[in-house]
Amino acid sequence: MTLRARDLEVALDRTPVLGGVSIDLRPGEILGIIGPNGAGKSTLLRTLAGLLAPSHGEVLADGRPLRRMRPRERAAHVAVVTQDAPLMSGPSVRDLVLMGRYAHRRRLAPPTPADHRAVDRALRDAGAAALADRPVTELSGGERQLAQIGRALAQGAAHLLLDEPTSALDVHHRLRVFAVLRAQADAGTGIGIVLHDLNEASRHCDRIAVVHDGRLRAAGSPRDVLTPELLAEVYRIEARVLSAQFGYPHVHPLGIRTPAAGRARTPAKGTA
Ligand SMILES: Nc1ncnc2c1ncn2[C@@H]1O[C@H](COP(=O)(O)OP(=O)(O)OP(=O)(O)O)[C@@H](O)[C@H]1O
Repeated sequence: MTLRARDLEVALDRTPVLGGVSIDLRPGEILGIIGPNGAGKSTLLRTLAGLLAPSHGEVLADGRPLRRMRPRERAAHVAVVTQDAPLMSGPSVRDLVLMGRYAHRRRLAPPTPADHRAVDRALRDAGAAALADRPVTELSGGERQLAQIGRALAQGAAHLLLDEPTSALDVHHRLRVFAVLRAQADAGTGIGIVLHDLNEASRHCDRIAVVHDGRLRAAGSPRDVLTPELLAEVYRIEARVLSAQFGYPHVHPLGIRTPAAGRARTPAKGTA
């Protein structure tokens, strides 16, 4: 099942934010979405998830417009972790993860043993098992991310869309989350993930889509996309890309390019 975005145009408060974006999220792949601040990555992810309505174009899941599906049906196609998921006071992490089972449950019916098993597995996979009985409002930023990832995993949707899901995580939990995402992809899930860390994208993603000024600037393998030329154009940095010793293109930023000179300027030691 492919999630297919066709010629998307999206405006927020009447401001055009995305234009002419077409991209497929294929089963079994991890697609990284990168680009500078304000480029439109979150807007693209939210549109792919059916949370935002494009003013032109459409998102098709299994060949059918996602926006026309009922919430329960959409939830079987797409699970999403946004950056600003609201937290209700009261529920525990286990309750939050159980919400991910919405699409599988009959209305008002109590959770089944299968729901509880799925919740336990999702808590474990997300590295959130020890948090299960904690109120979500008392969690640290990283713990909240783990809980939200658990909720999305419990949903068991065909596509998983995540917006900077590891931004507050330590290196252990980052590696763990990427290992779980890889296992999910190997089982056939299509995974789209917004990332700022170019080396994380390079190492863990099969393809990378580069969003720049509301347009899809490039999409392809990390090797094809993460070139010094493209990084210079999109991020206005000078970078070296090393491959041999890492097994994936490793981006080493050297400095920023100043508009006037177009040359790298390495910040002096001791400055931010
Ligand atoms: N409600 C809104 N009304 C108008 N413009 C908005 C609104 N929300 C976001 N934008 C603008 O849309 C553009 C794209 O925002 P988006 O959050 O998709 O960027 P992003 O690539 O995810 O950025 P970041 O890396 O900083 O999270 C930005 O210029 C942002 O200022």
